[in-house]
Amino acid sequence: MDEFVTFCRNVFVPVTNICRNNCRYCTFRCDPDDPDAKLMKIDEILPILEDGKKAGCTEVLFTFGEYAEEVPKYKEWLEELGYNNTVDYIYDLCKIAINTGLLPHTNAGILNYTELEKLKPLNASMGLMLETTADVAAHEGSPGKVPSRRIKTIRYAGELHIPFTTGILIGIGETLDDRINSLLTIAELHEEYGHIQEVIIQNFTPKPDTPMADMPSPTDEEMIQAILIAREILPDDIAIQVAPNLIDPYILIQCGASDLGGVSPTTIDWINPEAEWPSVSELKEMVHDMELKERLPLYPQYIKKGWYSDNLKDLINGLADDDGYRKV
Ligand SMILES: O=c1nc2n(C[C@H](O)[C@H](O)[C@H](O)CO)c3cc(O)ccc3cc-2c(=O)[nH]1
Ligand SMILES: C[C@H]1O[C@@H](n2cnc3c(N)ncnc32)[C@H](O)[C@@H]1O
Ligand code: MET
Ligand code: SF4
Repeated sequence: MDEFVTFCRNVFVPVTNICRNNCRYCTFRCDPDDPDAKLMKIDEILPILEDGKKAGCTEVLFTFGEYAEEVPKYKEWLEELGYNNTVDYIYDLCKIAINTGLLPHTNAGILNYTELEKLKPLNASMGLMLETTADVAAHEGSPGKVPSRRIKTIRYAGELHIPFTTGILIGIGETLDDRINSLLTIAELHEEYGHIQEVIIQNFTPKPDTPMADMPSPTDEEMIQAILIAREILPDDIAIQVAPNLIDPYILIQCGASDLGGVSPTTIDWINPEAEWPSVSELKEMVHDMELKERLPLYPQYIKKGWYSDNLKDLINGLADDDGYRKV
């Protein structure tokens, strides 16, 4: 067990919920004619960034449905904003975020090499959940959740030296063997490229009005087992993250989890909107006798290795202490 537990102060910006996929557990995605469907404009995003900066955040999490361009109405919305493709828009949003004083972490679903290459210089880290290497019914309507496609994106990120967050979803119809196989796959990718900073072990939480509304969440025993296996399989330099708004982290920390992910003082968790963020003082209580330490969206070892571009240099130098954690 580590002697401390980390977390990151962030703001969550759900840039678009239009998505070509249809994951059966997801309530983030919207059909284009749903009243909640959206593509956020810069005018709407800027105040969120500024509020986050004022509240002491270091990270902006930009989240997207995957390849929304495949949805015709979205193309029109994007063109109204003056863009032909999402990656160009993400690029500009990241620049604005950096000017506000926040470090971008983008999770836009699968991306190809060229797209990642364009975004790398403006992101402190990027993310994509592997979810699982198994073919599960939950992903039948989601071409972007084909395991080989996800693995490809994570591999490209490695080739490009992008500090990377990935993870697995527990309880979407995968077996114990599938969990082991997924973790072995992540470990192999890291052994090849050294870019995986953290692996999220995310417990599926059933949402009303989804095809999986009546499926159970994983049991505590399954989550404990998943963390123990992950700690066994993953190299020591990869942190294991659990979400403190979805599960009580304390026992999981005893089993090898060491990170509580991004928590936000000013925004909700748009993927799990029913699950409120604990405050930092609540996080301290949750970890009991352990020390709680604030990190940036890129882990200290990647600051030391210089895996960030000149665009982020001043910001990282201003935010990080000598050990690469958040300066106090
Ligand atoms: O608020 C959330 N943050 C999520 N995050 C954000 C994450 O906690 C932090 O952005 C990273 O730890 C970087 O600091 C994700 C990031 C990824 O790259 C991939 C998946 C997730 C999943 C979630 C999530 O469900 N809810
Ligand atoms: C950003 C990440 O959020 C996760 N995600 C999406 N829907 C749910 C849910 N119902 N429960 C838990 N995690 C979910 C997926 O793993 C996705 O990749
Ligand atoms: N749509 C992307 C994915 O599932 C980003 C997170 S889910 C809102 O990978
Ligand atoms: S989890 Fe991501 S990819 Fe799947 S439907 Fe939701 S937004 Fe789309």
